[in-house]
Amino acid sequence: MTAFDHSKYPAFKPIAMSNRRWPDKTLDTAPTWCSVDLRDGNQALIEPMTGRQKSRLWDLLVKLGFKEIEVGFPSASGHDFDFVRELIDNNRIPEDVTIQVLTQARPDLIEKTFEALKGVRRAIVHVYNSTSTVQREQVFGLDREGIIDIAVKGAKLVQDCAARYPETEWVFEYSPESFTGTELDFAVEVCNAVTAVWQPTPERPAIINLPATVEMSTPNVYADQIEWFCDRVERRESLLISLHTHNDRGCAVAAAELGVLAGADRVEGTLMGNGERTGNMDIVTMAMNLYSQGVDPMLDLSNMDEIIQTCKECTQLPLHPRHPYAGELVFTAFSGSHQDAIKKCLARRDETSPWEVAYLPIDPADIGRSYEEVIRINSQSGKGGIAYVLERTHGLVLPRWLQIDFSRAVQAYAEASEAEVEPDAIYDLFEKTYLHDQGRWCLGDYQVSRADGADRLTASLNEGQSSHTLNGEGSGVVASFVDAMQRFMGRKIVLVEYSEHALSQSADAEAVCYIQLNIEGERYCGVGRSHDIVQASLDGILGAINKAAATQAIEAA
Ligand SMILES: CC(=O)SCCNC(=O)CCNC(=O)[C@H](O)C(C)(C)COP(=O)(O)OP(=O)(O)OC[C@H]1O[C@@H](n2cnc3c(N)ncnc32)[C@H](O)[C@@H]1OP(=O)(O)O
Ligand SMILES: CC(C)C(=O)C(=O)O
Ligand SMILES: [Mg+2]
Repeated sequence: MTAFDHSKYPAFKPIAMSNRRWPDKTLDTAPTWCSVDLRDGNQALIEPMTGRQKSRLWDLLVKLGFKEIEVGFPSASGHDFDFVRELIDNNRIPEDVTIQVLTQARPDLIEKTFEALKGVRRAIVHVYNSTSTVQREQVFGLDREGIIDIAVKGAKLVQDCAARYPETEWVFEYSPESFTGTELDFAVEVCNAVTAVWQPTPERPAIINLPATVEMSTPNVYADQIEWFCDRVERRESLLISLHTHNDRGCAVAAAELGVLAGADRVEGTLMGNGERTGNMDIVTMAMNLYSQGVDPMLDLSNMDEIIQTCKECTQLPLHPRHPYAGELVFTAFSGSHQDAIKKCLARRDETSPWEVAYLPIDPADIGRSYEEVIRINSQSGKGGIAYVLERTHGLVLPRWLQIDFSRAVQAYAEASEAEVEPDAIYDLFEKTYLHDQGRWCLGDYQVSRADGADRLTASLNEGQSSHTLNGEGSGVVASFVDAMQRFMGRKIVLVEYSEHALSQSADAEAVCYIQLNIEGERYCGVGRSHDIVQASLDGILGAINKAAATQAIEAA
């Protein structure tokens, strides 16, 4: 047996329940959010936030629309105490925002907590004690009665202290900490004992917060625990059931979502999921999940970069590039087939219709992200993505056959460089491949005349120091030039594809012309760009011919 011995870990027991109702529900409204960034998030940091950082994060939380914010554990440290005072004394709490503070169920800490809150208009006092089997037996050395006694004494003292400050509108919150490791009947019993003290009413409800202090099971089991609890707890109509999940198994958001289906009214969490160990439930992700399903998340997350920047500066923690919704790479496709699908969906998109773009669960623009970052190019990319970048950055709308031709050049470049190919590098490669091609021949002066329904072209063609005179005729300048080159080279040239567009709307707009020729059974592409469309066409044709000349042995006829 190796040290990697799974038999060391007993499986979490499922909840004996039949007729569970939550699986048939859907999430159609946002819960009441409570940010615990300034408390749970803060207590997990290598360096707890300074007053200035807390203040900055507070301003952001208010701006995003949080109405309940846990601002600290004022009996724990001078910093936390002072921050609460700073908010109250400087009138920094908007009318519609309620601050929340945490305390253990210990008399001195509760007294100090109320001291910190003196003069506040409205506040949530959040008191907790651990109720789980492990904590009872190993940390507190108490039986169930002993744990209920701590909770009830704490609840009474909270109530007594509140009575000393009648000018404040008090809301009480109780957490049976480590709820998910607590026998459910006991969790109900201890919460009933607390609310028997507080006597909440539907008009003045108490908050019962049911934490997955450590995530111990699959999220469906957490939902079962919440539904089981809600069905049995006394005074349910006078309680707001709150969730507080942690992310030890990576499912904190899923657990909170299922917990809301199971009957919870409120969710505590942090921005980007900072918090103890693997973090708290990430409110940004859960709120954006609601948003992506057409539900108003009741938070304004439209300036995601500001949220990221502020969180980084306050927590000193980086954001993973693949963090849901917020990470630097989450709206970026490198792989060819994804790029192709995104490009096609975006091109067909009608702004008035619901969002339906393959591989993009939401419109990046909704959270201040630009379309530039949606498609990025490396050796895994394909023609669709490359064309998308050229169109967005330089206005070049490459026809499909040219996309195929050019993607070979980009692929070779990407493989050689073993790195991402930036948009400017793609454009440089395009110019080098088609526009600044130092080919064998270059076009000098030309004249076109029309007589008897046919166009005739005379041109001079430079080759090094020498010059040739060309003559051709056909229907239009393009056909006449192809004819002239055919006669000059003694090769069969067929114009296979022709496409053109203006590069901008301005009066002196440049035109770009894309050409594909078949020369002796082989296809060659060329591009011309000029203020004059005829010049652009002739340059495009000559570009394709020069490509043929580079690969086929051609002598002037
Ligand atoms: C899951 C959570 O996130 S809970 C919140 C956790 N957050 C924090 O702990 C951050 C802030 N805490 C602190 O700064 C400190 O712990 C303080 C100031 C609150 C208390 O500090 P201290 O009294 O020095 O020590 P400590 O926290 O170790 O106290 C443990 C004692 O409190 C008891 N205790 C712990 N939690 C609780 C509680 N919720 N209610 C009542 N008693 C409690 C323990 O049984 C232990 O008792 P003992 O001294 O008789 O053995
Ligand atoms: C204090 C409680 C709610 C907590 O943070 C937890 O249990 O995770
Ligand atoms: Mg917590």
